[in-house]
Amino acid sequence: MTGEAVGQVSKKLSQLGLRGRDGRDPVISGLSVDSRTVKPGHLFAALPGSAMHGAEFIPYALRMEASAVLTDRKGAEMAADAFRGWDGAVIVAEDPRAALAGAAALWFEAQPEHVVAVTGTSGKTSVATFTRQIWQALGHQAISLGTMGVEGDYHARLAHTTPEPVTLHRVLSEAAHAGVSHAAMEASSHGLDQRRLDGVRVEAGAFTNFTQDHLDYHAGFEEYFAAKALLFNHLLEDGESAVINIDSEHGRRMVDIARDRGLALTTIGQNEEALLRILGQRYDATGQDLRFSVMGQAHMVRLPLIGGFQAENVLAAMGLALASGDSAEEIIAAMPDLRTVRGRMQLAALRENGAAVFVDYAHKPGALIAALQSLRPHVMGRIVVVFGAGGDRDRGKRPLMGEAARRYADVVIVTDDNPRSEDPASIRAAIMAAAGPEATEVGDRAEAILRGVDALQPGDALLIAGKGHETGQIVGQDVYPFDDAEQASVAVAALDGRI
Ligand SMILES: CC(=O)N[C@H]1[C@@H](OP(=O)(O)OP(=O)(O)OC[C@H]2O[C@@H](n3ccc(=O)[nH]c3=O)[C@H](O)[C@@H]2O)O[C@H](CO)[C@@H](O)[C@@H]1O[C@H](C)C(=O)N[C@@H](C)C(=O)N[C@H](CCC(=O)O)C(=O)O
Ligand SMILES: Nc1ncnc2c1ncn2[C@@H]1O[C@H](COP(=O)(O)OP(=O)(O)OP(=O)(O)O)[C@@H](O)[C@H]1O
Ligand SMILES: N[C@H](CCC[C@H](N)C(=O)O)C(=O)O
Repeated sequence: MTGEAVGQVSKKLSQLGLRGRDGRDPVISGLSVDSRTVKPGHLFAALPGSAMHGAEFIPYALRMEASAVLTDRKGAEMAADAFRGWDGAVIVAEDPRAALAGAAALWFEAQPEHVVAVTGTSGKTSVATFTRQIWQALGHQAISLGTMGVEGDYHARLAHTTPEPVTLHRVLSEAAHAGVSHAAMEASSHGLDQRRLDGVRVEAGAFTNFTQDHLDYHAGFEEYFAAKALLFNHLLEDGESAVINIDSEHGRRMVDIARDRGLALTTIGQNEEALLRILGQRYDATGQDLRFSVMGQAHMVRLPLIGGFQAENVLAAMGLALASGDSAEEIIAAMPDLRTVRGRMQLAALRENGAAVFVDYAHKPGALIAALQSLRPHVMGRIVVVFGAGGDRDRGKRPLMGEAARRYADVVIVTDDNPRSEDPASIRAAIMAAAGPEATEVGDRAEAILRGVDALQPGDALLIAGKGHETGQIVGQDVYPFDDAEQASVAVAALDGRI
């Protein structure tokens, strides 16, 4: 960090009304949102959290020689004793999360020239990845950023779908310095609610759909929706672009929000008013043919993707690529080369009798319904499903997922999916209560997969849902190596006599 840049950060913080409360300008050597990462000269953001207030760690941050602390009024009061006699700067902000994001944007400065963001309950990773694949096919240096980490022309691991602002702005800046011009990122509801994306210069936002998830975090459906709406009414500025799936009532509500905000709208979906409109889909064992229209003009493409909803994701990606300045013709030419995200309706194994095994990341009711319903037209026989529900997560999802499996699959096997600190048997019981009398409970996930594969007759398909790309099973504090796709291959090989 140069002296000039330090000055800029200090100046901007003071412009935001964030001057040290005793008039001192903070001179900063880095930013930390966690006391454990504070180094001499850092600004430590002591944020109010769900479990505790970060201000509890201010004394530790001062011992680590932080030169400034950004917090709220309560945090400043909590740390009053620690600040006495300390010669650093205390910055008190009404919304310290937003202030931290603004500071991180200034600190790291560089961002790819084109940044777009996707929100919605399901489809964020797929849309961000398809957008990045389209850009790369068109010759741009591009990344996608979210649950899978940073992928494309720059790679990094991420702990969150939408990282906290210090990590996010660092990664965007590193990617820009590495020559990346285009970035498609996921905007999770937690990320939007906690202002993690503030300061990112987003030129277009997409909304996919809205079903139940994260009600352990958001107070209710309205609050969850309001968090997603922040992409359109808070992050995007006048005249920028919104790409919205209008097949649901929530999508149409989002259109009103985007209109009020003065955004340029691209609507997508089956709805006849959609600018990018799905006209028809024909499915087979390896993918689908999609007929769609772009502002009234019809096109046909072959998509090597399983699942009807993938067409919505592809059109959302198209809307974002259009908003970033690419031509419809070139985008359409790139579509047949799109590849599914790992663990999203991924063909993991084939039995000798032709039955297919798919691995999918549906870990919430809406996604499970979409995955099962959309698999149906690709499958001539029965659909077998193996799934569970995560521990320490929204408990309301469990019976809904059981009900979804009962309604949309032919054979249901309930198993474990990251029980974390909870009793796995009680999670399974909550699902089983709604999964119907025919459902089978098999706690051990490898055995459940083996049983699912064993049940497959010619023309059947197995959907292993919930873990997608994950490579571990979290039980208590331990993470055991576990990969659904790998287990599927092992089970097929064992049952077909290849091992
Ligand atoms: C519920 C939630 O989102 N929590 C996030 C939030 O933590 P919090 O404020 O509630 O944390 P807290 O534990 O109460 O601690 C308060 C503060 O003290 C600080 N602290 C804490 C301990 C310490 O020793 N020193 C210290 O400074 C923490 O950094 C925090 O700022 O702010 C922290 C810092 O920005 C995040 O790391 C943390 O993410 C936690 C780990 C998390 O798991 N979040 C998940 C649920 C999440 O964000 N998921 C979304 C969505 C995924 C999806 O769509 O499925 C995502 O974008 O990944
Ligand atoms: N457009 C869609 N409509 C409904 N369900 C979808 C859609 N796209 C994906 N899904 C389902 O959701 C799962 C997760 O997809 P994806 O990772 O793209 O979404 P996400 O929003 O990033 O999810 P998460 O928040 O869980 O990371 C898929 O495996 C599939 O089951
Ligand atoms: N980002 C999501 C992923 C859930 C995946 C599922 N396998 C589970 O553990 O519930 C979460 O942490 O809630």
